[in-house]
Amino acid sequence: MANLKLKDVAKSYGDVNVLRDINLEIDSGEFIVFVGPSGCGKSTLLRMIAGLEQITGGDFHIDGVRMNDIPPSQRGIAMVFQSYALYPHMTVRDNMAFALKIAGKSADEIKAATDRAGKMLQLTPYLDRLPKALSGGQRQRVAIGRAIVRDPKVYLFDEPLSNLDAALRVATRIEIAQLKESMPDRTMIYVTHDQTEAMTLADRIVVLAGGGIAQVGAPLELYERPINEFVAQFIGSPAMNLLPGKVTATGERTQVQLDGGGTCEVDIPTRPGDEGMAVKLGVRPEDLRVTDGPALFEGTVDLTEALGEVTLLYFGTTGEAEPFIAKLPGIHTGLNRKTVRLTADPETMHLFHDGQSLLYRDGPPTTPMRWTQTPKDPAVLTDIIAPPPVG
Ligand SMILES: Nc1ncnc2c1ncn2[C@@H]1O[C@H](COP(=O)(O)OP(=O)(O)OP(=O)(O)O)[C@@H](O)[C@H]1O
Repeated sequence: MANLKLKDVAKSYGDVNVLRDINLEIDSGEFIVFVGPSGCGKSTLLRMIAGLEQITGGDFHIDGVRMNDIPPSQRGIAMVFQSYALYPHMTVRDNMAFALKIAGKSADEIKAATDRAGKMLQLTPYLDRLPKALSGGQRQRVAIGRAIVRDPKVYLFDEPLSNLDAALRVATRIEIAQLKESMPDRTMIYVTHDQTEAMTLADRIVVLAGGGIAQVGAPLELYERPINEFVAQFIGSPAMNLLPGKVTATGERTQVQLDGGGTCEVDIPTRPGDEGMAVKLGVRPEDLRVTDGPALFEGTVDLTEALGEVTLLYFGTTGEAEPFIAKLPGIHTGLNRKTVRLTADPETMHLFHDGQSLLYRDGPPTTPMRWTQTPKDPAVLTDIIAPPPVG
């Protein structure tokens, strides 16, 4: 068990401030994922937690003990790197055992720990092999095994899957998810560029941007309720479309007239006096559907990408602005150069003013999120669990 607390943590290299005002509390057993654009300081923050980088401002505690000046080896932390960093001349077992030997553990203890890690990571058949006789995915599992044998309170992962090809990434991601399930009281912090890893592994995602924390929340919370335009466009793929416009009617539902000509209603309240306010309407590509009624967007398709399960339609790819993208279920072909009208439901759309979501204007929203309300139809579930007999 280990809870972590970062209070006003900052990092600078000489005059260059990389991180500031990092305030974050991580509970025992939580799986936290750091995401953010390249160079935003994800690895630096992880390395400060590990003790591999000096913290230049603020305080970092593990279980109430200040860690700023505690050396890495005494923090109860193990770190798994992107470049597996295995010893090439040592077998899998010896690679995993190395830290335990240094720590003076007995041969029996070492055997028990490496057997256990080998079993957890399905490495038992490979314990006597050298790293060069393993696939990339197996090597990364050995690197994870090296962390497991030390039985740390906190696991840190710095983009552990980014050297693997697509299929191995998926397989190893699932193993990491299972590892988390098998060690529910171990705290894990994971840095990644990969949306799927962040969305599927995290209990909470920390979005870093511009040297600070943009938003912290459960994956679906960030997806459904991004606090600002940055998070809105960072979480979700393709990125959320943003359309400039102005408020034309206020109330529980807000009416927006878009600069591009369309109009729409959004399920976000505005106040009397907000009429005329400049806003950006946010709509996710997957929330759009074709309509022959009132549209929030009408355009000529420049490019179609049929991916099988979905089709992406691109509009305005020639201009300087980001293209507008729609993601429609199923396969659609022959749409290039056709004019398409698109709309979306009021509860799926977002409104931003000066870059900030209007949903957070009076503090964090208190109404339940849509994904928590989705009714689970017992009939459907029963069908899935026990298909009806045929005939
Ligand atoms: N030793 C250093 N001296 C000066 N600046 C540094 C040093 N190390 C890192 N930085 C800067 O700190 C910033 C954060 O780097 P960091 O590697 O933490 O970012 P990141 O979010 O992990 O990036 P990426 O996603 O590309 O791996 C970068 O702008 C980088 O140039």
